[in-house]
Amino acid sequence: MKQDLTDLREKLQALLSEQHMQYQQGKVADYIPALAEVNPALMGVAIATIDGQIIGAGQDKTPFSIQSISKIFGLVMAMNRIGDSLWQRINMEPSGQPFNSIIQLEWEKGIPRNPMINAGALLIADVLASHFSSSKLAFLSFMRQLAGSEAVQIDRNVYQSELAHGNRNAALAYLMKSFGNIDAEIPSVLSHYFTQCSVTMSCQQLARSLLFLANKGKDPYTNSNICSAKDAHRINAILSTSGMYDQSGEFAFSVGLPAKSGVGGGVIAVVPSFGVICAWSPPLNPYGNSVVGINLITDIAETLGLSIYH
Ligand SMILES: NC(=O)CC[C@H](N)C(=O)O
Repeated sequence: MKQDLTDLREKLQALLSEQHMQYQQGKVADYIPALAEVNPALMGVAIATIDGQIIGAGQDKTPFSIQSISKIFGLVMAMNRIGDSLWQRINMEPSGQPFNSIIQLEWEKGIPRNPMINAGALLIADVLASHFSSSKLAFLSFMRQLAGSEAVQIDRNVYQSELAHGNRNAALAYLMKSFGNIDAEIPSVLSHYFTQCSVTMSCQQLARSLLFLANKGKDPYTNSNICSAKDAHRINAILSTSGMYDQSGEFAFSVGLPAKSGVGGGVIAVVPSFGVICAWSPPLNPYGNSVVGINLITDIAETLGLSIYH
């Protein structure tokens, strides 16, 4: 699907204006205190297409904390590194629980339901910390490669804040270790996880960096294979069923795109064979998903008829 996106820029601007006051319906995450310092009224949106176009509106070039959107990139690195053996340690089922829930993890003997909840992302962080000599540097350079920019940074303030308020994530990691499903020492697992959550990127950078998921695993800018076509399919499937946590069913029902949110207020949605949408607005709904981010992606998907279930 090749189309001229010039008209779309105005449409994005109009959709953003409609959302102008809607951020007040949500609440900025404050369980990580550094995230509460962000201006709640900021918002941006960008669409990157696999034919190399990027358009955006609002604060689409302002970096924000990618938080759980980083779980996608960690998963790609782990799949590439250890292959299908990964799926003996982690499942691919929706959890139906909040993103940081611990209750299911004990029933299910330390095997996380999927890589998009915190337990799953900590398991992935263990794989990376155990298989890379410096997993944090490897993660950052992967992000820079995908974004096509050395400007991608880690926000030290957010990192320290997560570390200082990371008791629940520590509990998840220790519980998995008690079941023998974590190899590395817990502090290095947490340090990797908080580092990847603390990466800051803009809507434009995030949309571009995920194009490989819309393009059968291949980065259209460099033509390099970021993952296999089979793994791109699998990741899109996991995003469809688990990317929006316990709102994933509703999101599939109303929007119909593989998607992922983060508590920094970012939401990305993959449109296979077309491109990637990224919307950002910090205030969250009770599921931990950006209120305006979801509204914008819903409107764009409807306007352009992008659902994968058509
Ligand atoms: N949903 C999220 O974005 C959660 C990520 C956050 N760093 C946490 O561990 O709680």
